Amino acid sequence: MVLAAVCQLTSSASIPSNLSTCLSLLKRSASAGAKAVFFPEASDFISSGSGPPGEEVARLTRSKENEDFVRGLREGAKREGVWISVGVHEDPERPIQVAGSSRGAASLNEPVQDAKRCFNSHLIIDDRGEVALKYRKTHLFDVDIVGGLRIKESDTTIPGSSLESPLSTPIGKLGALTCYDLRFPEPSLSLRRQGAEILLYPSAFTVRTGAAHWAPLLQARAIETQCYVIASAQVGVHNPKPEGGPQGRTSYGHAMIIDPWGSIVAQCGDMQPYKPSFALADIDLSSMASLRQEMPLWQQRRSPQIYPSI
Ligand SMILES: O=C(O)CNC(=O)[C@H](CS)NC(=O)CCC(=O)C(=O)O
Repeated sequence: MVLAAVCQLTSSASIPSNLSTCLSLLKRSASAGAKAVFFPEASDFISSGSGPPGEEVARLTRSKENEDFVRGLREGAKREGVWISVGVHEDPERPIQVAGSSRGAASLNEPVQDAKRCFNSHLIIDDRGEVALKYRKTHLFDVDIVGGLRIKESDTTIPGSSLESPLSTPIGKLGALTCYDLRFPEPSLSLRRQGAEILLYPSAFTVRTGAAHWAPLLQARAIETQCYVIASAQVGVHNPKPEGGPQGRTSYGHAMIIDPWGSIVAQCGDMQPYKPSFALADIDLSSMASLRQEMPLWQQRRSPQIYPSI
């Protein structure tokens, strides 16, 4: 059994302050015994929405502070001797370098010409501080709900074009996805078929969709893949506006770890005012192996005879 820590925090447009929040959570969760620590999507920053659309995201993505953010977490992983998963904005023209030549790293390390947009990237950093995996979010959050939510992530973000095969770590084989990917069962089934034991969904869910869909979707992914699911989350108001001004962007929180039976085995709190927090759970791969034997979903699939295999 190995302990994992799932984190919940409120990133703002200040990258240095987000880094110090993450490093403090890292230190506290490592002293509590965590061997791997999971930070949410866009831990580096959530833009304030000021200025011309997209300009702030483009600028912060390419800033020196943003390079320092990844470097700071790499140093932290090494110092504490733990693995880290974290979501960041990646500059396509100066891609974050993945160590090692296997795992399709060569093409992910090549620059892509685009002076405006970013990749929404999920990094897994090993306990020596190397970037061992980089997954670029493939499903972008483009929605226009009548009378409510209107977000077009693809205005600022280039979609990734591949899944990364699961990565062996001391807590298990990690399958990397991000946030809105949760709504699509196909990538989780594909990663499970490739050997994943733990699916990761670093997220920044909206409050309305989170209240209705977050926990049921995470539990469904855990139950149908018979994997652990670790879902770190942004929470609360990201860049509070002065009294009376328009409300800034807000996230749902409820960071959690779900076991392969679908039980929520750790969850960050929902008490306000929100403070950065983490919750711990044991990852028990031997019980997971028994469950997979007792209920052998992967031998019982009727693909490709009556539906396509994934
Ligand atoms: O770009 C950033 O700064 C951080 N990225 C996000 O917050 C992304 C894209 S806007 N959020 C989601 O995918 C929410 C999905 C969601 O809420 C749902 O599926 O219901």
